Amino acid sequence: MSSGVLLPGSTMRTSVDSARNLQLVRSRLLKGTSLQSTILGVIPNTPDPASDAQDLPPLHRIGTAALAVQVVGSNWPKPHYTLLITGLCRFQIVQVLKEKPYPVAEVEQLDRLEEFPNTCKTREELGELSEQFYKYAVQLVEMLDMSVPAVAKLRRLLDSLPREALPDILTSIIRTSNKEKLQILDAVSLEERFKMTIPLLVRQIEGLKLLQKTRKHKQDDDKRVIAIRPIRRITHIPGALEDEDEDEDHDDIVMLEKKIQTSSMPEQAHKVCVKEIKRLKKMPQSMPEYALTRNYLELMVELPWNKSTTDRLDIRAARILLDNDHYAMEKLKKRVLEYLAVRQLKNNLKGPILCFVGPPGVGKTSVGRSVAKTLGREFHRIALGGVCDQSDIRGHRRTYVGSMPGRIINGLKTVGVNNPVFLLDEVDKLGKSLQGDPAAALLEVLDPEQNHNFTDHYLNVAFDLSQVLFIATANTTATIPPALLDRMEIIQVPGYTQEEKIEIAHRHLIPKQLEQHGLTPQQIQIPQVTTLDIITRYTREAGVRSLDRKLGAICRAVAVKVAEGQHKEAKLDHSDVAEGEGCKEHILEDAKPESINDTTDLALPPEMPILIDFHALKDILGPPMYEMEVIILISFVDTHQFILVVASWIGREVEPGGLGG
Ligand SMILES: Nc1ncnc2c1ncn2[C@@H]1O[C@H](COP(=O)(O)OP(=O)(O)OP(=O)(O)O)[C@@H](O)[C@H]1O
Repeated sequence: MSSGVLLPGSTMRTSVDSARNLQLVRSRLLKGTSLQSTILGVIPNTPDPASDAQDLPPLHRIGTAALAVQVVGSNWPKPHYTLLITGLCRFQIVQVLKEKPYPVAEVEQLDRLEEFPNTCKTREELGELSEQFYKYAVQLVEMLDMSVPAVAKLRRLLDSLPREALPDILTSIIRTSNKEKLQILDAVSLEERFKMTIPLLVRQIEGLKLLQKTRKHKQDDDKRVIAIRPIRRITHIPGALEDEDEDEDHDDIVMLEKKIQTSSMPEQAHKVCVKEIKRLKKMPQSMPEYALTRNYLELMVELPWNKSTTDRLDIRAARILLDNDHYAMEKLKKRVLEYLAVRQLKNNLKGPILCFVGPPGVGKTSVGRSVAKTLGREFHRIALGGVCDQSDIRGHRRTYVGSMPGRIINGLKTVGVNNPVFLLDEVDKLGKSLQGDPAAALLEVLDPEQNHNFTDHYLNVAFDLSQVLFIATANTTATIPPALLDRMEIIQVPGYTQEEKIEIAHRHLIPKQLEQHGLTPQQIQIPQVTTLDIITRYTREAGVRSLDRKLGAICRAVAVKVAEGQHKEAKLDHSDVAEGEGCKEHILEDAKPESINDTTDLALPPEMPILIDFHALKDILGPPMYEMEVIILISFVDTHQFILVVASWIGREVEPGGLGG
């Protein structure tokens, strides 16, 4: 046999696949009446690649006579037999009788187990050796787990078997190399065999001792960690940080589980959460998926599945509120009131989605906010400008690294109710990319027939959006995808006339700016004519956003002067400017103590409003836009003299270097 060494008293499984051995098995083992009728000679050999497979390889001098206990044949991957063989005793080859079809040899039995061989020096000496061997053998077996039946049986065998059989049996059981086994096989003298196997037993015992020692250390360490934990919790020593984190995490998970149980989420979502929390509990915290699952569950319990505000819809109140908040925009306000009236009568939301289309700053967003206010609903603005990935709307799948829910679900989480007013701002600026068409995702959101079952990829369960009131805004309908346009009712919001802008400024923008800057109407006076100056000379827009910004800049400048307490109260009239007299003492010039005295002498009220006139405007906002236009015109004319004339007319210095430009 080419692998392993069979020793007397032991059993091993060996595979037979050489032509010679196959022949032997077929003609002797499989044809005989019983397996026991054939005694095999098992001789270890190391295959020699140089020798011809046809020739009998050089045989080891000593072998083991054996009985086949079981023979199993198979044709895959090639024909072979697997024999279960038990070693009986040693033999040595006297003479090979024939080699084919299988080798037959004349052998001499070497082990005579019934009596001590003559080779031993004295019976006593062997008795001592065998006693020593027996002690080591017992020590070794008792170090093993006696609850294992095979170990218990081995322990019994140590007492019941003749001592002479033990070296072979134990050598085949303990961890030994084939070379060591071969040496034991060759040790025909019993004394030699005892002497050779004792070191093997000792080695095994030492190995086991070492193993047990390391195991014990580990167990002690574990026990110490368990013992230390409660102490750490009480004393709060710095090293306890990690453990406390773990405990806190555990508490959080328990809290999360409670929240899931008490949450009013739909059954399907509840099932998913229960499944996920079970997974979370089994997961080690170091796993990246742990944080992902936890974030997911936290979002699930936070979402307003069933939480909503009660609508308080009163058309008359709505009209007053809209009128109070917005000047002009009659058409838009009328349509919004109609929409709200229908909602009041019909009490459902399956109406059209309103889309306000108009230039920037005409109050589209602000009307949306007013609608939410009239209904007593939460308001949330979703800016869609530049969105070109559909996962912005519908979220990423959780398998995606850094996955997040989409803007709709995020918005719901922010407002904390399921019936807010969502303002989809700038639907005309939606983009398209390889990551999908966000407009297509919006279609599902806006379709009243589908949106009660809206599934965000991150949540992976349906959320009912049917209670959400969507209002869209756009600057133009030209770039709104047709399918989306089809789902919305377009309401045009035109730009304002100058008169409307003046009214808006005085009714809404100036009071708002004053409030924002902590000013009172007593501290600043902006005549309508100045507002007209701002509109005509400083802004060029259909809406009022720029006008609002300029008013903000004026309020900031006045706030500084008021805070410094340096303003000089003096009433200046726009008519002065118009007449070209200018103002001798500019209101925003540095204050001179005497001028304050002058004021007192004039018996003016101690708090005079700072008047914003054209000159004050120039100081705060810089030159009006038309001045710049004149300069551009001049650059075409390219007359040096003309530039100087115009520059002096508008009261500005001319930089020599700037003339060419
Ligand atoms: N008719 C109005 N009455 C009162 N305030 C107005 C009116 N129109 C616009 N405003 C004010 O102008 C500012 C800008 O308006 P808003 O942001 O609503 O413009 P918008 O049309 O939504 O612009 P965009 O298209 O750039 O989003 C807001 O402060 C708003 O209150």
